[in-house]
Amino acid sequence: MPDAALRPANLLIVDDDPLIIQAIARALNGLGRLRFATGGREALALASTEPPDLLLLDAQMPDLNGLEVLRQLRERPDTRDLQVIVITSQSDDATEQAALELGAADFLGKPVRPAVLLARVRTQLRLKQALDGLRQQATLDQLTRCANRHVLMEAIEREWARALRERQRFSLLLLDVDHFKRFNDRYGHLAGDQALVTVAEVLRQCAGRPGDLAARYGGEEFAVLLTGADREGAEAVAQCLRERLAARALPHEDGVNGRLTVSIGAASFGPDCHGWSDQPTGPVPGGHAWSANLLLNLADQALYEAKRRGRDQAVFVRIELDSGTP
Ligand SMILES: Nc1nc2c(ncn2[C@@H]2O[C@H](COP(=O)(O)OP(=O)(O)OP(=O)(O)O)[C@@H](O)[C@H]2O)c(=O)[nH]1
Repeated sequence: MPDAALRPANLLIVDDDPLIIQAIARALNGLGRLRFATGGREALALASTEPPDLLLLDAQMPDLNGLEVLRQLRERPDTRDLQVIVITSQSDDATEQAALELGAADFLGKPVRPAVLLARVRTQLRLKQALDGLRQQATLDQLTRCANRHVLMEAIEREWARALRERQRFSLLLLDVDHFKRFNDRYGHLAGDQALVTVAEVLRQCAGRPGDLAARYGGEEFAVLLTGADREGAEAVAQCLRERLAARALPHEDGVNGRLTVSIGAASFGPDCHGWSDQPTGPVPGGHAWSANLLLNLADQALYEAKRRGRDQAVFVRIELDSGTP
C-alpha cells in the first residue's frame, strides 16, 4: 500500500546474489528509485557518487564484505551519515552487534520476508525524511532559503584551513542592501522581506558553482564564499550580482538611482596574491592573528568602504600569503 506521507526515495540494494536483489526489489517496488550493486566496491562507488536515502547491504560478499563496506562508508564525509540496513544469512549475535556498532540502522536475517522488509524500510525512510527536515531547519535561513550564518562560519573556517594547507585561492564577498531601512519605511516590512528573497535568488544564480556558498549573514547582509576563486573570480561574481539585481529593477525611491542596490566588500587570498590592492584601511597591524575571522573583518572593512564611497559598488582587498603569517 503506498505511503502518502513518504516522499519517493533513492535506495541502493547491495547483494552478490542477483536473485536476492530481485526479491528485495519486488518487495520495495513503488518506494522510489532503486539502484543495485553486486559487490562491496561497486556499492562504495555508487554510494559516494550519489548517496542514497537508504542502503540495503548484504553482510557476506566475496570482494568486500558488508561490514567492511559499512566501516569505509563511515570514514568518508559524504557517506558518513548514510542510513543502512544490514541483511545477512549469518544472523549471529556477533555480526549483528558489529553491524549495529558501525551505525547500521537495522539488521535483518535471510531469507527476507517481503512484508517485514517493506515495513522496516518504510520506518527508516520516515526517519530519514524527518532528519532531512531537521537538517534543513538547522542550516537554512527560513526567509531566503540561503545557508544560515552558522553554516557560513563553519565553511569559512574549513575553507580557510584547506586553502592554507593546499595553497588554494579563496574569496569571501559580503553584501549589504543599500538604504534598506528606508526601503522598509517606504514600502513596508513584507515588501522588504520579498526584496531580500530576490537578492538571495540573484546570489544563488551568480554563485552556483560547486564549492560556492551563498549565505544570509544577518538582517539585510549576505555573504558569498568562493572556493578556488581569486580576486578576478570575486570581481566576476560581484559584477554578476550587481548586473542581475539591476536587471530585476526593484524600485527604491529613497535608494541609489531609484532602485534597489547592494554594496559589496570582498577579500581574496591565495599564493599568487602579492600585497594589498585597493586597500580600504591600511595593512593589517603587525602581530594581528591571521584567521578566518580576520578574513571576515577585512571583507567587512571593504564593505564599509563601498558604503562610504557612495554605495552601489564593490571594493576588493587581497591578502598576501607569502610574506609573514600565514
Ligand atoms: N524586511 C526586513 N527588514 C530587515 C530584515 N532584517 C533586517 N532588516 C532591516 O534592515 C534595516 C537595516 O538598516 P541599517 O542597518 O540602518 O542599514 P541601511 O538602512 O540598509 O543603510 P546602509 O546599510 O547604510 O545603506 C533595518 O531597518 C532592519 O529592520 C528582514 O528580515 N526583513
